[in-house]
Amino acid sequence: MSEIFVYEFRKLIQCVIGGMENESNSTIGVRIFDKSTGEWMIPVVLGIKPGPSKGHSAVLIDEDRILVVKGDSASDACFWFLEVNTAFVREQKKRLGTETVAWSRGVIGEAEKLIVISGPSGVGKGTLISKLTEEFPSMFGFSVSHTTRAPRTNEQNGVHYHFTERSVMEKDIEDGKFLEFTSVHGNLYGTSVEAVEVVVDKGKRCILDIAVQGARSIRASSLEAIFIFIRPPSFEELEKRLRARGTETEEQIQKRLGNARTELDQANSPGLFDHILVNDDLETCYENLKKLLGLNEDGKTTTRKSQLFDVPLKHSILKIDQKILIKCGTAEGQNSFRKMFILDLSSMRGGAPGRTSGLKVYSVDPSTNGVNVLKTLLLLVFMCLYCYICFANYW
Ligand SMILES: Nc1ncnc2c1ncn2[C@@H]1O[C@H](COP(=O)(O)OP(=O)(O)OP(=O)(O)O)[C@@H](O)[C@H]1O
Ligand SMILES: Nc1nc2c(ncn2[C@@H]2O[C@H](COP(=O)(O)O)[C@@H](O)[C@H]2O)c(=O)[nH]1
Repeated sequence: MSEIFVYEFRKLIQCVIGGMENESNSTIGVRIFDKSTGEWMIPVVLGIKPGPSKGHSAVLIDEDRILVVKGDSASDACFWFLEVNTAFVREQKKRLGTETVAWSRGVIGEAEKLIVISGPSGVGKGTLISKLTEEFPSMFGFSVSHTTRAPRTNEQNGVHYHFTERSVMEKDIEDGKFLEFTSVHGNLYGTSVEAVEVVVDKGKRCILDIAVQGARSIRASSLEAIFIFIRPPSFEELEKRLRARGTETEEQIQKRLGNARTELDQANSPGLFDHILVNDDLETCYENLKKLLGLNEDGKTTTRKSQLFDVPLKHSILKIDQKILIKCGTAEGQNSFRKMFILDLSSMRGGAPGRTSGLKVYSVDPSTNGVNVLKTLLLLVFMCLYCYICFANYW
């Protein structure tokens, strides 16, 4: 390992992070030293890790997490939080029975909320989502779930679902690879951390088509999402659509209709869904969906992108209260600090298993700072002179 950073948590463990050498690039490795047993451990590392880099810096943020700044990266990929003792990590540690840490990527400004769509089988969720991703391919992306059910004739692996063996999916759930999972209609369904990251990394808003139980899990997590429930105009119409689709056996249809009654009851659970849409006429429902997602007439959302800047390979960081001073360049000679940024963490939110959003960045121009110091000094000299003249005249 090179560039090693050591931090102590709860006076019990030391977390050591550093670059694991791999030719010119290195990936960030994590080790835990248990002070009570005197043993080193390789923890379970959850979440998507920062990619390889030529260098990084780190600083302890609080008793729960470490901030890692990746050098030679743009602002949307340079801030990473290694959570060592957050509520999420403690919960996962208890579940797995071993030392656990989790990565969460930092987002400047507001992270785009996930869009969670639930509703009974056959109500038209998939149809509405396809319309949205086809009309706005660069704006929305579909989270491809894992399932243990068999593919339908028109379904492609990796496009509609990741079709998986139950034993493999159970192991992946055990390893903390899923944001949520549910047993639905006799099969396992789940959203992996990666399925959401793949969409978000393309700069798109991620849409999840998941059962009500899955929506509950997301609601209970630190992930920020907008929750939409789709209702049929009547139970008879739902049954008609499910039969007309012709993808299920009679036994499966009965099972899905039975579950539909429970899901329709749960739609009104207080605080679960933000919006309920009735899918009677498809076009009307689609227009209403677009409206509540903030899509203007011209198809543009009102959300704005955060500004971009680069953190160079050579930089240093310093924590002052809730602010991190990032000095770009080195202190010596020609490459003296050319640029400084303040990373403000006072409004940060979220964290693993999602992203840490609400970060603010201000640029500080060192040359302007010099001018400001000079101005202040001149003002002080003038004030002293003025006082001296006043006193001289008075006496
Ligand atoms: N408003 C509508 N009016 C009539 N038919 C519709 C409407 N919306 C969708 N459908 C049809 O209903 C059937 C079920 O739709 P879809 O497969 O999108 O449902 P779903 O909610 O995604 O179901 P599942 O949860 O089982 O995946 C499809 O054949 C679709 O073409
Ligand atoms: N909790 C989750 N539920 C999911 C997920 N992916 C799909 N689903 C729900 O399953 C049913 C049945 O789907 P089908 O494709 O077999 O008709 C449907 O209500 C989906 O919303 C998931 O990742 N997690």
